[in-house]
Amino acid sequence: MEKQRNVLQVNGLNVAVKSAQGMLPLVQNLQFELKPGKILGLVGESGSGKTITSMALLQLLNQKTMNVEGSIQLHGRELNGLKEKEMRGIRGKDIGFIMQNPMNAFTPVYTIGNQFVETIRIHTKLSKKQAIDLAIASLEKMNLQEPSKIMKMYPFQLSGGMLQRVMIAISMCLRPSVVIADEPTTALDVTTQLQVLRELDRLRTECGTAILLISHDLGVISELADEVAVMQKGRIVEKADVYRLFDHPQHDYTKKLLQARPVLSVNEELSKLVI
Ligand SMILES: Nc1ncnc2c1ncn2[C@@H]1O[C@H](COP(=O)(O)OP(=O)(O)OP(=O)(O)O)[C@@H](O)[C@H]1O
Repeated sequence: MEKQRNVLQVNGLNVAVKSAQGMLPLVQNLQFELKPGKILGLVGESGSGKTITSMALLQLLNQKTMNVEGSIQLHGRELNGLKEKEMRGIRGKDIGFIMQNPMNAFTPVYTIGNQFVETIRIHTKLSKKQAIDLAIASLEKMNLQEPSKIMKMYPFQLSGGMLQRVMIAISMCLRPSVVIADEPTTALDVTTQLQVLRELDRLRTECGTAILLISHDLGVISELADEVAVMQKGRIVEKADVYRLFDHPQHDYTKKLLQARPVLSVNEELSKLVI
């Protein structure tokens, strides 16, 4: 019963990379699920396997050098082993993703409008005019002023924060059932961070999107996540409801992570300023 309600169900996920010493495990035996309208926070120190996990879910790892085993079910449909052509239909439409560095997500030689409209039209039967209208409406929802002007601009003409919001607008406009957000605020200045996080929160509430939020900022995780999974050396060592995890961490590694965090995170400080 509970399983049916999960948007994404991951079981026994293993990722290994080819090396001179043979296959080297990067991620081992992961099991987690994403529920509609809920945020699962994925935390862990640098190199613990968070990005590899998100890339494995999106089937974006290089198949020649990496081996992905296990089950990744989206609404009960197995993604692991799907052909690239089928995955292309799923990425962006059913699973949106927001990457660490927004500049890398755009092609420098095309305008924002071009890239936005093309993404919409690849996945829908909308006319060009309808796609432009949808793109503009989505940019407006991200609190971006003068969206028609932004559509005509090139990526380098926008600040990192604006580009990040454009990327979120693109990833959310087709109302995907899952969004994978890998350090969505890392590249942003403090003022834009909270705005972007609020938008993510608003959109999951409005669209019922299930979100995997990867962040090293425990302040961000404590504010947004419903559940938290802690990764260490490629394994999930603890997974719990956000309150339980922060108040009663069980695993020594989780305790260390919590002890190492600054007393006030950037976002908590910012919340105070905003109030
Ligand atoms: N293409 C690759 N080939 C070989 N090893 C890789 C590759 N990409 C990542 N790794 C290794 O996999 C491990 C997990 O990396 P990953 O990027 O997932 O960590 P992370 O938790 O996302 O770290 P960060 O918080 O710094 O982004 C690391 O040991 C990393 O060196």
